[in-house]
Amino acid sequence: MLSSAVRRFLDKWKSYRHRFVPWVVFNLKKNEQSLRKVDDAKYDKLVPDGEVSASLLKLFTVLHRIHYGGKNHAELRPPPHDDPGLESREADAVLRCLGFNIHRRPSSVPGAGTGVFVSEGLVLKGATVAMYPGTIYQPYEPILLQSIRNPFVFRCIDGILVDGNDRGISRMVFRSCSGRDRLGPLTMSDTSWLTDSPLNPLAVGQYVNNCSRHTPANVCYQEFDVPGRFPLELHRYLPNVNYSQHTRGPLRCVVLVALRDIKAGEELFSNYYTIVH
Ligand SMILES: C[S@@+](CC[C@H](N)C(=O)[O-])C[C@H]1O[C@@H](n2cnc3c(N)ncnc32)[C@H](O)[C@@H]1O
Repeated sequence: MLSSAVRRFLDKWKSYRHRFVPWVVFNLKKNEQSLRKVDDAKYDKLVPDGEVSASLLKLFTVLHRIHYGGKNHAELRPPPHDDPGLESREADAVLRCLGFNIHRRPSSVPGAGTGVFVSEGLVLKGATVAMYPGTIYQPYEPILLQSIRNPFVFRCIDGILVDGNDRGISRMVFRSCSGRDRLGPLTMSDTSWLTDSPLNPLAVGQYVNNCSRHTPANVCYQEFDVPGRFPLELHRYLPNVNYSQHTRGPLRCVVLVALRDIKAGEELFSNYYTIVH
């Protein structure tokens, strides 16, 4: 028979629908005050999918114009990285398109490693600020090897996992799945998030750190399934790929949405826990 303490733990565990499993296990007690609580899975989304889709579409169209002159016949070649003006043209275009830029740098929280900061402009409440890149695993798919000592495995509200680690075996898996899933000459996902200069500048959401009492959350995670009408030539900027090529249905992505206006210089903080009652 289960003791009541074990039963209480299991009940509590079942209500954790989101986020980073190892972190939740080791830091639950410390962070209980900063939990995000949602009454039902259907209330988890802050902004409608249509808004997320429109915002990504706008950004990817701008990037496609810079990288490929907007040509619809997609080339296999990635844009030239030896072009000295490319980075500043990208940054200017993203600032004009979204009103902000984000970058990775050492976190303002001692010992927290790298974090993500708004480097220019202003992020408005409800804006799509970042994307969580990585390989998508259905709840029944094996991830054991890739998840050992891996703090980047994100758990979606429906049990789908996203492995956003840019090193080791996770990196190899992403590259291999991305190379596999081409549609003729079209690349269906972006591998440049594995480098220091991602072509899609939003694809750094895996480096956003957890909030605390002193640094409250200013962004939250939101699942986004890529709609069938999303232009094929723009899939090249999606930083996610299915682990299995037999996965049916839309590609799962995860975006981070601003909970309030966020000014240049501020670090992004999310909530690694969400309880769904
Ligand atoms: C998804 S990663 C975030 C990126 C991480 N900062 C890095 O540089 O790799 C999650 C890990 O970041 C660290 N982390 C996140 N939030 C933190 C916080 N508020 N304080 C200390 N460490 C934190 C923990 O090591 C956690 O396992």
